[in-house]
Amino acid sequence: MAEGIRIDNLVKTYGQGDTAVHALRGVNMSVAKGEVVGLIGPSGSGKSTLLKCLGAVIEPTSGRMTIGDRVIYDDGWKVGDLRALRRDLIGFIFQAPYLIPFLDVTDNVALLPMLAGKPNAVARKEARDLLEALDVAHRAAAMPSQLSGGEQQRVAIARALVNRPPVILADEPTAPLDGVRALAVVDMLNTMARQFDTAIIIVTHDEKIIPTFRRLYNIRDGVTIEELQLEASPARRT
Ligand SMILES: Nc1ncnc2c1ncn2[C@@H]1O[C@H](COP(=O)(O)OP(=O)(O)OP(=O)(O)O)[C@@H](O)[C@H]1O
Repeated sequence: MAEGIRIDNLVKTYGQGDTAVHALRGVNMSVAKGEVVGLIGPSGSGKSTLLKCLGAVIEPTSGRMTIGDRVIYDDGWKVGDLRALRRDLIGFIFQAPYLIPFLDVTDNVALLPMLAGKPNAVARKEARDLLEALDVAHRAAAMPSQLSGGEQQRVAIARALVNRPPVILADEPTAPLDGVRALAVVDMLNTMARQFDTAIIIVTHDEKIIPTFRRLYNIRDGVTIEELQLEASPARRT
């Protein structure tokens, strides 16, 4: 499978000298297009730091990151406009859906393509198509406060996908959901990954969903270890 995102020997050190914290000590990771992988590890192991580096929220100290064929970081950013990088190449899903309370469901999803310059009607059509794919189109005109937690998270997934980013970073996306809804969200992310050829990384502590990943990266003290789960839950097809 073609590579979606690749990380080579990524290092992140906070601070300097005696007080330096070596949060990432040479992380290697790759996720194919259409693949969903889990990223697990104990508290303080470097998961958030890795996600923030990947999402171009903080600058790594050294190493290399590639999205598709594009080198985005090689001992320094290789793209001039990090905001455009985040908007066009990376979708974010968080633990809480963070929907905009005064926009309806359609406009919550359509906002990003509108900001990227698409005509409103085109952006809304793209939003509605995705809401359809995520089985939440019947709530398209509702306000976020009128949705259940699972529905809000599906809208957040639609929003992350709407600009068709090659990479999606999901930080504890199932934490507030019960078992059935959590598995439904993972199932949906798998379907979307395949449908849109997206590489998805899910950071999680959620014991309910960990068995569904065929491939996991376990981060310990700033270094990742790849684990294969041959017995991954077949119903979820990860
Ligand atoms: N801004 C910062 N300045 C200094 N040290 C930091 C900073 N952010 C994180 N760290 C340190 O880097 C290490 C990795 O932290 P990180 O937040 O990436 O871990 P984590 O695996 O996401 O933890 P958790 O599961 O508790 O959120 C920790 O030792 C943490 O204290």
